[in-house]
Order: sequence, then structure tokens, then C-alpha cells
Amino acid sequence: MSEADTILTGSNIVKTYPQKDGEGALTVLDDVSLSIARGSIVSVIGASGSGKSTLLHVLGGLDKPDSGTVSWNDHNIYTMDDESLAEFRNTQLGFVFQFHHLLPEFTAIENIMMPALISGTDFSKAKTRASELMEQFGIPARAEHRPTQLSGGEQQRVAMARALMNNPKLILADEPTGNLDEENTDILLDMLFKLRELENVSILLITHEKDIAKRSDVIYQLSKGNLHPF
Ligand SMILES: Nc1ncnc2c1ncn2[C@@H]1O[C@H](COP(=O)(O)OP(=O)(O)OP(=O)(O)O)[C@@H](O)[C@H]1O
Repeated sequence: MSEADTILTGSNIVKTYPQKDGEGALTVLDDVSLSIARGSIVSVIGASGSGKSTLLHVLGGLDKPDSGTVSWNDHNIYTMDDESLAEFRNTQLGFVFQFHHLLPEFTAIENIMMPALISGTDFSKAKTRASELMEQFGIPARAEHRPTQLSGGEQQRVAMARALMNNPKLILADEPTGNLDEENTDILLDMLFKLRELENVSILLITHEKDIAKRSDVIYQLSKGNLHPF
């Protein structure tokens, strides 16, 4: 794969955590390398505790690796200062987690608009984009509801719309349906997988369910600190 076809590359990533009992460090990622092709949907599967979330955090600029690099368009993101890295995450990436992390004191549409307002987008422009996303996700009637007034499925759709607010190039989704029933899981996954066409994004999906991963272009398995094609 040439650099031009690659949106994000993790190379030789090592990540350890100190252990409480002082018995040395726990090596969670042990020389992991992974490239995400532009426009592709990549899944990472693995058992609980295998390091999937850790990998997503490292690739998404949320947690610096002990060694190795994460390159975005050929630029190591961890050479940026904290402010530039935060701006990079807010404008180029969209995160969806298992729990929605919506702000309870704001309405659904305000939550969706938040990333745009943080990056200085004009209010009315942000509102128009947020309304379009709510339409796209089938929840236009929920705009003025607060998160507690929404169902679990609706909350995740709002979280997904928020992730798309700034037209990110890459969505990083960590067990986005882990907290949903079967019906809402299907609805959310259908929406997620359609985003490649609708929003022109690449997707990195973390899941422990092989059936979900099978819908992606490439599947990797994380096991004992190593990543292998599945
Ligand atoms: N901040 C931390 N400090 C110490 N250990 C951590 C920390 N974060 C994660 N770990 C440990 O690292 C390992 C990998 O955790 P991680 O959450 O990445 O796994 P996972 O594959 O996403 O698990 P799950 O599927 O259960 O969410 C686990 O053993 C976990 O206890």
C-alpha cells in the first residue's frame, strides 16, 4: 500500500501499563503495526482484555505509546503539542464509544453541534449540519431532548452524529453497539457501515463479535500483544 492510499499507519507500537503490585509492567501492545487504507473499513477483534481499546486510544491520539509511531498522512501525530493534537482529534477523527458520553445538561442537537462550536464553526452553519445529521440518523424529532430523555439506541445515534459533525476522515468506533439490544445493534451497524458512502469516511471498528467484524473489508485479531490478519 502506498502512503497516498493510507490514511493512518501505526508502526511498531509498544504500550505497557505499570502494575499495581509493582511486578514490572504489563505489555498490552508488543510491536503492533497496522495501516488503514483510505476509504476502508477495518475491524479489530480480540478477547476481553486483549488490548483493543488501548490500540484504538493509541491510534486515535488519546494515549501515547511507549515506542513506535502513529502517522497521519505521513506525519507522526505524537510530535504535535497537546493543543495541536486535540485540534487534530476534533477535526480529523470521530470517536464513538460503547457508552455515549453525551453531556447531560445539553440537548441532543447541542451535543451534536459541540465539536463544531469548539473548533470555531459559525453557530448557524453548525446547526444546519447537525440538523442534517439528525435527519440522516432518523432522529430529527429528538433534537430538543436531553440525553436522559432518549432511548439507548437514540443516544448512540446522537453520539455517532456528534462524531461526524466536523466531517472527519476517520471514525474510530470502540464497541459502539456493546450496550444495545439486537434490534438497535442492527440499526446502528447499518448506519455505521453506510457512512463510507454517505460521509466519505474510513472506519476502524473495535468489536469482540466476529459476526460484526465480518462486515468490514479487513479483519485483524489482537492476541497476546500481537496483531494478525484474521
Ligand atoms: N490505564 C490502565 N492502567 C493499567 N492497566 C490498564 C489500563 N488500561 C487498560 N489496562 C489493562 O490493559 C489490558 C488491555 O485493556 P483494554 O481495555 O485495552 O482491553 P480490551 O481488549 O479493549 O478489553 P474489553 O474487550 O474488555 O474492553 C487489560 O489487562 C487492562 O486491565
